Amino acid sequence: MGDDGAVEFTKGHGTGNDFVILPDPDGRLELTADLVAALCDRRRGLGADGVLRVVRAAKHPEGAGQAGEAEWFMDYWNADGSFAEMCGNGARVFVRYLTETGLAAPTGRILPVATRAGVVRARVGPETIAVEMRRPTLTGSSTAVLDGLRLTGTAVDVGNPHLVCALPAGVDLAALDLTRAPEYDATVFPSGVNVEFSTPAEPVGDADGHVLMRVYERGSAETLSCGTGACAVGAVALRDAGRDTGTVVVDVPGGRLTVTVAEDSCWLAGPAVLVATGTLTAHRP
Ligand SMILES: N[C@@H](CCC[C@H](N)C(=O)O)C(=O)O
Repeated sequence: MGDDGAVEFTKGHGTGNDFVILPDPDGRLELTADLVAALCDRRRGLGADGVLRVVRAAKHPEGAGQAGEAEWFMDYWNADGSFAEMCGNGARVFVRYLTETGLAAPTGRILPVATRAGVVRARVGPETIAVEMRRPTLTGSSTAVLDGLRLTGTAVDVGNPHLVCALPAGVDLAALDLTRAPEYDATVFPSGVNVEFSTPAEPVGDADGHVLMRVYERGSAETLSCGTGACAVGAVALRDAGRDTGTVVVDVPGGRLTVTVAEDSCWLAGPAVLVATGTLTAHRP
């Protein structure tokens, strides 16, 4: 935020999962749920799946404890103004912003970022940014109902909650109507859940798996991509193949993500792009 109160923004995306990025190094911006929802409105605002506030970890109450490990805190908000613990594509776009603007330079090509789900580490390439997050934990099974179709899925914790529903034979992923939220079991997911729908695809390269995925995100509705969702889908695909670790290519409507599940972590890789910069003229809701 400038001394005159003007708020600058950058718009960016990772495989079509798009974000309004608000630089606020010293944590002076009064970001509210209403302002986030107004910015993310695709008719009356800038339009986005979420907001990434770029704030020094030391200057944010939820980042201060991580300030010794990471200079910057990713303050992520969903499009409806709710918070989420983690956003995989957001982290990749956040790092693109830090490096393009010169706010941070990777040391030995690795850049740590503080998030509500702890510190993640990014590896920066010219097109691809890979981020190392926690290893997904498969916590049990639950069900979702979409358009009268009851699907059994696997609950996965990637820092934020996911329900991965592999589609039964004969159900076409592309034909699912995701204009309305799937129903889920609120006793299993009291804080809501991101629901992924997946189907296997032809082998690609030397990857251990290849799946197609669509997602209905908590707080943002259907998006073109979800990084943590891809990690959840990758972990379930590996489990179903009898593997504990490996690499899964996850194709989403917005492009291709590569998920590598290791013993203790999970790497999410894909493109991250900044597309525009400007100044908010009506930022008071
Ligand atoms: N699109 C994100 C996930 C954003 C948060 C999610 N909607 C939630 O509420 O948990 C990603 O790339 O991981």
